[in-house]
Amino acid sequence: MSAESGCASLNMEKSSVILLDVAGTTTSINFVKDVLFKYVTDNVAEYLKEKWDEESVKEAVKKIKDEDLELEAAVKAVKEMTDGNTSNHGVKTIQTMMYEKGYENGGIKTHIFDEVASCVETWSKTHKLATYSVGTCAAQKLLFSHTVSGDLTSFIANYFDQSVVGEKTKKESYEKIAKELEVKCEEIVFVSDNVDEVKAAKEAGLVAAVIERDGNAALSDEVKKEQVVLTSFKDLTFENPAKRKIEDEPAASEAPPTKVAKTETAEEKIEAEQKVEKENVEKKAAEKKEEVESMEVDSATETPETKKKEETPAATEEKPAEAEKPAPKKEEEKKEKEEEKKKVTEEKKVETEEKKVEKEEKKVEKEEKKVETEEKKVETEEKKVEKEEKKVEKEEKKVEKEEKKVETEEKKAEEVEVAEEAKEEKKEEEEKKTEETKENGTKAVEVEEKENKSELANGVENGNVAAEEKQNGEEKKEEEAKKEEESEIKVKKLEEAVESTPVAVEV
Ligand SMILES: CSCCC(=O)C(=O)COP(=O)(O)O
Repeated sequence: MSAESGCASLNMEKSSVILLDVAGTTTSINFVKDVLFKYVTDNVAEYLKEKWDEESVKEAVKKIKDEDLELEAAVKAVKEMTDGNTSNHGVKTIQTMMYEKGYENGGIKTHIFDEVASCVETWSKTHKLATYSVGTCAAQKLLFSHTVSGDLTSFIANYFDQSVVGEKTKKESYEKIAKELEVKCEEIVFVSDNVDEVKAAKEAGLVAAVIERDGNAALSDEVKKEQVVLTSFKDLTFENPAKRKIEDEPAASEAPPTKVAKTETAEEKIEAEQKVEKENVEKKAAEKKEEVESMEVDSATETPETKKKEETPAATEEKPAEAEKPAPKKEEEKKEKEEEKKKVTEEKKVETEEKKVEKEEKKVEKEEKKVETEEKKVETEEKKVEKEEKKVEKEEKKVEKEEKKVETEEKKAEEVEVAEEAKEEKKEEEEKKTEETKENGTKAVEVEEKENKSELANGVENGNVAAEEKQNGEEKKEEEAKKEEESEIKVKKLEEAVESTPVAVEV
């Protein structure tokens, strides 16, 4: 106890339970703020974004303000309430979920004050240990299973948080804890850095002390005068702790933390003495056994009784020791106690192993669920992409069809144009022909007149020229008739082509 303490020392005669606050008592406040809370504020945006659709996250978010929050609003609330260390159950739950990730993947190790691990281990042999924090029970378990001195959870029997028993500054909360642990309030020794919590605990009848730790706000002189102030767990000494039931003992001794300092306590001394006594009893029993055996060998006749003894060596081993009772009764009792303790320890060991397996199974289950969710996500994405591709394909086909339609229409329009041109050509051709026929007729008359005139004047020679010209005119006529016929065929063909086209086209 602190020399500064102006108060009477703690009455721990009746103590059977030690209840500890966490931040500022077992663990530095700076660790909580600079490591745990910082981890939350740094990663909450990403964490909530990733887990937004998970039921547990949805539930926790709903508890923040008793309403559905948008992602951004939830991130903001968690950041603000973590920075301000607000005791909001929704936020505390999200913090816990995040701590799990931080401890497992981020390699976070809990700071604990130097003597905490060894004291907790020692106390757990004579007392039931429990912790009480604003942080959730799950967060406390995580915190104590990853300390710089190893896993301390095997020394802690119970965890309490505000969602379970109420506010830490209310006396009723401590009464509830006592009820829960089935002990009287005065059997509980409570240690906290928070004076209001200590006052509330004392009001409920607990034995309580304030602890001063590095990183905590300084205590006022008034507090130092009024309260028992500790500076280390070592200040608490339990000379005559109330006897705990053996079945209450946690499986602590089987898994001591790696860095726990070994100091020989009164308990350990008693244990060592008991061990020596046990060895003496065993030695004496072995001597007696030997004596009985030698007596049996000396016996000349084999009676049914001696035969029975040989057949049941276990029975013979115990019989002489029991029959003659060579060791004092006290020693026998101690031996029995030892045996019982061993048995309980074994049972606890099995229990711890089972819990470990259960934890592993849960972990595997969680991982499987994660993988399943991921697979579903990928599947959904693939389906989406497939749908998009189909849509694009459909669009492309549509465009292709449209292009073909336009092409066909253009072709038809072109054909109609050609037909029109041919028609026009034919018309021109006909007009030309009519003109030429006219011209040729006039020319023939002129030639005839000329012939008649020159027949007289020029005789046979001139007559030959006229005949030649006539022949030329006839040949030309024939040629034109042929051309006309060809043109007609061409026009007819084009008209037929236009008529056979199924789609009506407006030109
Ligand atoms: C034990 S969980 C991490 C610490 C935490 O969240 C907290 O609020 C600590 O409060 P305490 O009541 O232990 O001072």
